[in-house]
Amino acid sequence: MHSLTAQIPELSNSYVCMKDPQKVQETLQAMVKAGSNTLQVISDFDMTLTRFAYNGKRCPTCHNILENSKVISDDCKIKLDELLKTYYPIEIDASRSIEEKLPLMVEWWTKAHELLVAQRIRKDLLATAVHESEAKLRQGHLKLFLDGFKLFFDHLHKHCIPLLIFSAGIGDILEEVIRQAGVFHSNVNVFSNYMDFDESGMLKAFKGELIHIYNKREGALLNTGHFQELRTRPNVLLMGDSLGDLAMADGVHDMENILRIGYLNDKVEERKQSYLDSYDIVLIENETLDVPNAVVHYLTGSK
Ligand SMILES: Nc1ccn([C@@H]2O[C@H](COP(=O)(O)O)[C@@H](O)[C@H]2O)c(=O)n1
Repeated sequence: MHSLTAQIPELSNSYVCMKDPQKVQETLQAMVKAGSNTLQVISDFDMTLTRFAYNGKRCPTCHNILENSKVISDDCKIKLDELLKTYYPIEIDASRSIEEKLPLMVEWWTKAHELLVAQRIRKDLLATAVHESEAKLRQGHLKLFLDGFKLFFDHLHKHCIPLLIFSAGIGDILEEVIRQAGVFHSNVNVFSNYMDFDESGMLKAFKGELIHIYNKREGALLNTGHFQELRTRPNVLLMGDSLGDLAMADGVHDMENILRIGYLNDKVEERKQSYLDSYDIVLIENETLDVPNAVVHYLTGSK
């Protein structure tokens, strides 16, 4: 443990928990030895790259950004909020199994997307909806511009490390958030739920297979081309906030090492043990990207 925190001091922060620090150290050493040209990063978006809360108030997910915006009628907002109040407690309920939650999550996403489609949302209004929203990418503890998300995205770009953002949110909104933040670099790919617009620019459906939090394995296996292109990068840094995010790397070819960093944002006591059993590093109620940034810097041999 001592030499691990000497190498990455951020891992000694009180919000960092590891079930097996020795394994974390061995994995990191193997990944450094293999070199950053064998590394790929796979990250969830909502509540992983974005903040969970700010000044005591929940931050919006991709869905919430749209739902809270002017493009949605008041009546529809009430219905979407009722869905959130019904299904989010199920999403984070530690007493239910994933098998039990899965059909209910499909129900949530399906009902919400049907309501959104009925709003006939205009594509050209999405940028304003994001601009006027309270979306917040995670910063560092110093809250400097070159801290947190900017450092994370820019550093991966500078070192030509592919970043796959794998989200059960809404791809069009997610892309707009990172574009407006100036970090939608050429090394970033996104798997998500994308909106389908008609020729007049009105939302008519969602494209392809639905991605919800518990079917990311299927989503990964549908995108074999992406992982085939990255077959020379068998070392993975995975970042998520739900147990469903662990499946995001299931499409990686001949994986050699994986380091999983998990944000535990809500229902901490009930879920802590299952996160410790599944993620190598668990960050408890922490809103920064300090640990992922420190790990990425360590893996790229940067100070
Ligand atoms: N109608 C909905 C459906 C889902 N959510 C939240 O979005 C999150 C999924 O996105 P990831 O980037 O984390 O994969 C999920 O945690 C749901 O809570 C929502 O807000 N509204």
